[in-house]
Amino acid sequence: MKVALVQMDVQIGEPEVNYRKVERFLDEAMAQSPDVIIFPEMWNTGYALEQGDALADADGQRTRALFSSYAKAHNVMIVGGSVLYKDSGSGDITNTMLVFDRNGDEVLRYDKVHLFRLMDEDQYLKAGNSFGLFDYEGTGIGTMICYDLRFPLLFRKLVSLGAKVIINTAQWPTARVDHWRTLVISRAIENQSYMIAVNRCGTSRETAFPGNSLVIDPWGEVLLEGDGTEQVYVIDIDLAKVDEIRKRIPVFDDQRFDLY
Ligand SMILES: NC(=O)CCC(=O)C(=O)O
Repeated sequence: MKVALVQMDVQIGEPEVNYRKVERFLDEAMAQSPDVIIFPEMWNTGYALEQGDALADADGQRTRALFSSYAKAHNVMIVGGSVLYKDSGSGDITNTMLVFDRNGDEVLRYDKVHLFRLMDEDQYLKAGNSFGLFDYEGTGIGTMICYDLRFPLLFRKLVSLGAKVIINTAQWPTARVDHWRTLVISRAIENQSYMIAVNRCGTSRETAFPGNSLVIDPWGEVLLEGDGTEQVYVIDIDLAKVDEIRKRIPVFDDQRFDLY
């Protein structure tokens, strides 16, 4: 599976700028013929949560139109990072990931389930109540958004439902980049799964973001580590490696569900 990670800066409160940039990055990624293109968290507005009512994508229409038509026209899967999304019926605002298959069909909507208080998500957003999991040509791919990384039971659940690759899309600040790196690598090892973690770079309202996107194999090897600049990283991953590692050390068979 050839994956393109779009590590981009985000202009806070400027959806026009960000949608134009994402269109450019789709073409830049597509030039390397990936199977899947992945974006970071909340790329349409950044953390302009207090302007969510005005700026959030109403019913995801703009994001859906862009990604669905691009996926179909270019025969590529798109994991749309996440966008600030407004349900115009209820007025609820969510941090929402939309995933499209090669036909342009939407195969997943995932609303971030753990809201991050340090960035005021709990004050403005409604948490989701379901898992992020979709199928890529017979392989389960689990998805999550940024802070979800700190919840190991969510990973276990996704793996128990068939995930062999887990994608995390993020706006994880530089201040805690050591946690980011350590947790992404640990989650790959403990869940014997590929971890593909796409973080934004740049600075918004004095918060710096390191980029430092990562691809880790199910043995914990760092296959790709981004720098702090805007880049499209493309990498081919061997999905068969997951079964090999799970056979070598069968932690899921050895787990004592009777005890804990
Ligand atoms: N956008 C987020 O969820 C940030 C999570 C984060 O920074 C953390 O330390 O956790």
